[in-house]
Amino acid sequence: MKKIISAAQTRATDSFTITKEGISSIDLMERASKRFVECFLELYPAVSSVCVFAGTGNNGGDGLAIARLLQRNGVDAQAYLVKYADSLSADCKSNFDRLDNCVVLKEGDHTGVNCELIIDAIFGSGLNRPVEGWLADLFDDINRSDVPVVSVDVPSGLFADSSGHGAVIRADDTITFQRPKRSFFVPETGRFTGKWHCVDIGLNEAFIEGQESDFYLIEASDVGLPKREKFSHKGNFGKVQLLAGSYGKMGAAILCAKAIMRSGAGLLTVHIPREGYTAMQVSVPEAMVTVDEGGEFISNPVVQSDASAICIGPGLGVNESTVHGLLQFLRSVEKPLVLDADALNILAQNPLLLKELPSKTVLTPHVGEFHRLFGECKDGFERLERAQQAAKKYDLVIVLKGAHTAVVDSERVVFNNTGNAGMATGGSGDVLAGIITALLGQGMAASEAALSGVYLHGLAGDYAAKKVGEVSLMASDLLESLPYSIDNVRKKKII
Ligand SMILES: NC(=O)C1=CN([C@@H]2O[C@H](COP(=O)(O)OP(=O)(O)OC[C@H]3O[C@@H](n4cnc5c(N)ncnc54)[C@H](O)[C@@H]3O)[C@@H](O)[C@H]2O)[C@@H](O)CC1
Ligand SMILES: Nc1ncnc2c1ncn2[C@@H]1O[C@H](COP(=O)(O)OP(=O)(O)O)[C@@H](O)[C@H]1O
Ligand SMILES: [K+]
Repeated sequence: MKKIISAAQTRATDSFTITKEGISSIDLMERASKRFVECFLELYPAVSSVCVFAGTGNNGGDGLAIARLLQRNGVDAQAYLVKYADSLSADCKSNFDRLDNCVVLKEGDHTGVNCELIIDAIFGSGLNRPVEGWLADLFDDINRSDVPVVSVDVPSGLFADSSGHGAVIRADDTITFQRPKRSFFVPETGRFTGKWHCVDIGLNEAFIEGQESDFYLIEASDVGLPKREKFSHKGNFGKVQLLAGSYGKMGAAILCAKAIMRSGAGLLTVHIPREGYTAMQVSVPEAMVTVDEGGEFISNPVVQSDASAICIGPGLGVNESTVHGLLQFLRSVEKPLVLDADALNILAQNPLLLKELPSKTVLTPHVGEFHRLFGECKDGFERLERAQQAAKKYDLVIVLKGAHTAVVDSERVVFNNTGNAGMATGGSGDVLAGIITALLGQGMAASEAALSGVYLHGLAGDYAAKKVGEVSLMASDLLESLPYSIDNVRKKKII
């Protein structure tokens, strides 16, 4: 797990590395620029001409060094110094002096972009006010050019730690140094980075990990999976209960049930409305079924006394009898629990129940469900703050779903970086709820099950997207890729 630090902490890390490791800041800049170029040439191996827009700070210094290094690699790299300040930072000046033919752009100057790709090194993590005026016009020109834009460290104009911004470069790729920045994980700001890639520039890792921060990034090595011993039997892998489905939404229950079985659960019993019986038995013969007295909706959910984990919610509906039954159920349950979809909507209508939930209950809301539960938030940063408060107050694990799902518990916020936009499709969330419940049922702690589940689910999505593409990806494809995702993580073979 890697700590995500603020811009100020990054500056402190730069200074610490410079002092502790006896490397000069200009050499550190050169190293960062080299790492950028290596990553860049892997992404765009065939590129022959680029325009580099460099500012007058250290981000600009990187840009000018990058232009020089690309020229050495045979790329026709034309640098433009965007002179928003009269003087250049010392390291920017050194790199300016080392470069021939750098065009200086000032207010009022125009440039027609005539290259295959733009590198944006105008502002980095030193941005201290929103970008406006002639710089905003320049950003607009860059954003409207029809060539790819690759940003250095941060898309220019984007703050590393907060959401208010002026003009911002809209990058196709961002090659960022040492750690992704906090704003990359939040929808309002993360949309500017395109795909981000993090390169190691050799900043002092121990210093970074020693900084105060609640934010982390999950890595493959953090994913825990229960061991399958040679003489193990199904009783060793948990008894999971799933309460799900209603007329017209049995698919959610089936997807979730399949995900539970695919994630290693020993035994699964699903509790569903009577009319879903045949569909469930035919689709998931591995699962045992108990039928509710309600034909189209669950009205009498009963806790399975020997269950090791329970999931309730996928496709449940919000019929009055279901609401009544669920409230009774939640008041009596004392098991490791995952609440998803309509269970969250019902909970939102009855918020007093939040403090009666078993400790470490896992809630898996998407943004809409989160707002219903805990109130509207002005942006993703406020949402994370609210999630942290709720996780602490009610002792919950909140899986706030999105492009970078955040697993929030009373101690930290852990972001996920697997998955893709192909997963924005009905049923993906049901699969996630199933994976987390299966891991919980096999004895994993709630936060660990949530983290591992989110990572494996996203990785399954990435494998599925390679096979069928993001557009065609359906939730069933996640179920087909899940075995490879689990197996590769187990064998430490992430591809
Ligand atoms: N040793 C280091 O410090 C390293 C820094 N690196 C690079 O340095 C960058 C940070 O450099 P800096 O701290 O110089 O910051 P920037 O290069 O982002 O520039 C900040 C400068 O822009 C001005 N400014 C900020 N917002 C403005 C606005 N809206 N309009 C006009 N002017 C504005 C500031 O007053 C300051 O002079 C990182 O993003 C990274 O690219 C890398 O070279 C790695 C090593
Ligand atoms: N743009 C995206 N990038 C990565 N993952 C995504 C994206 N959009 C959605 N997902 C993932 O897909 C799942 C969608 O869940 P949810 O909205 O509950 O869907 P449903 O209710 O249809 O099952 C979540 O795990 C979410 O993180
Ligand atoms: K930049």
